[in-house]
Amino acid sequence: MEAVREYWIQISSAIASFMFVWATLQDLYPIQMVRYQLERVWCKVEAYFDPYVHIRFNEYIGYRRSEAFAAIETYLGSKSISQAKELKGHVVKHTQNLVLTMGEAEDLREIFRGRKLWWASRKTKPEGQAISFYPQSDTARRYYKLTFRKEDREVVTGEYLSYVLEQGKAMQLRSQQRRLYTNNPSSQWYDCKKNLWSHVAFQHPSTFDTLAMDSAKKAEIVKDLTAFSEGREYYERVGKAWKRGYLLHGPPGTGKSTMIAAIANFMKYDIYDLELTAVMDNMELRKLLTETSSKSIIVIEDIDCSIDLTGDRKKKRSSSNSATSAAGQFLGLEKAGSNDQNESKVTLSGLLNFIDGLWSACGSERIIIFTTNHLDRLDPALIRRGRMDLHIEMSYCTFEAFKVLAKNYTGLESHALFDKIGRMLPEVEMSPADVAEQLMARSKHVDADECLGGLVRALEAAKIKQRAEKGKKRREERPGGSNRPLNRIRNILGWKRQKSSSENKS
Ligand SMILES: Nc1ncnc2c1ncn2[C@@H]1O[C@H](COP(=O)(O)OP(=O)(O)OP(=O)(O)O)[C@@H](O)[C@H]1O
Repeated sequence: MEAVREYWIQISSAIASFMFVWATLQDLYPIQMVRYQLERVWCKVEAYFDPYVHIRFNEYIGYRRSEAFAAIETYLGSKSISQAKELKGHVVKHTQNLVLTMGEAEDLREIFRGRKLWWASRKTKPEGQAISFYPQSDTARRYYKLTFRKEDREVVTGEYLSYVLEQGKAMQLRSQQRRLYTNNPSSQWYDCKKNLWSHVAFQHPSTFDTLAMDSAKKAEIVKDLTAFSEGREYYERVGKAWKRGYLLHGPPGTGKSTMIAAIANFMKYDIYDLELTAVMDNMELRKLLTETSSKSIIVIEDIDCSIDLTGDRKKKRSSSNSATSAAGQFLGLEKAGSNDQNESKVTLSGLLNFIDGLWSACGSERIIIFTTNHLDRLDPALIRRGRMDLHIEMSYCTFEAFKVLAKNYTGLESHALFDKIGRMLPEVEMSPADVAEQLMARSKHVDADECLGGLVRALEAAKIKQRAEKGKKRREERPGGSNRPLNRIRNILGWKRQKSSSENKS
């Protein structure tokens, strides 16, 4: 009996000592801490023996949806069509495109350059939520886990992941509604907490098929665009930033804006319509540039009206002796605000940096387009080949362009008046916009004869007007001009003589 009592006393004192040590340990090391340390050690041991590497891509970083996750989701969606048992589908806003993504407990195997990789789509359990039979709460976060062998680490992190992100983003662009951006005046960035760019959905029906211009020129542009979009390796090899510059020039209404829309639709790019007069200085221009996305077109319309090229040239000349300002110009560090005026101070050098300075290389696959109605007003430095790689002249309406417009607006591919129009067009400067205006009459239920007859009359009227204007200009350009009374009389007589002889001829 005594022995049993002794035994119980020993057990009780052992338990008491254990409880005391346990309580002291808990004070020093809370139980969560101990568990955490044990888990860390376990992870290290496991990682040491595990032949695989795992990379996890969470859906959210803080409260922001991760761009990488979205691109991977799109990429895996396209791959999982043939492998996954469960897929999720949704239709993209404003488009009829159906996008499929991988289900939430799916696995997918992929082979890249002979290496095996495994993707898993999973959801985390919401913190502190008990396991229940109810659908998971919205706080559960999705993630993708990529698993590969340790020896493939370099290929996967170096090549494979950038390939996946690039492919995913390209697929997103193809399925997404594209956007037309415009820059907000800088005063609004801070005052109204606005972004640098505002956007609307870009929906323009123009394509290269509906664009009225010489077919050889069109084919050349399409070829150039295709080579550009497939030129990633080429640009890497020659060490050039992956971008291209187009200069569209020609009289008003010849289709420069229409061409930009056709390019955007062909390439499936977003458009950034940059209003230079709303940009305060070169610094802001650079900020705007860095906020544009890849696979986009940056447009500056009427470039000759947007920047004071003459003032800039003067400024450049005065600062050309300073070594620091020259280096600053090259690096885009020149501070346009250094002169005393307060209006928009974007300078030619700022613009040149925008096109091909160091900052222009951030982001890739970008097309920069300038348009102008006055090619002769542009500084040669701005449009030299290499900066503006392709100069595209948009001309007055030719017969070939007319046939495209006739098909677009009237559905006609031939008509008795086509020959007459074909003979008249080379003699008259009429823009495709004016020709289109005449052909629009067809939409008002005017018949084809009347519609094309209207165009013929408009061409005749334009021919007479242009001839009169040319005659007037010629007279004004003669020595002495038309101001001196004798010259004026001579001009009138000369004109009458010309007129009567041309009438006799006709
Ligand atoms: N080459 C063309 N092909 C098809 N449509 C054209 C063409 N040129 C003009 N148009 C028609 O005329 C309208 C005006 O053309 P657009 O705005 O593209 O000309 P623009 O050269 O950009 O003019 P501006 O220099 O005045 O801005 C377009 O909406 C389009 O319908």
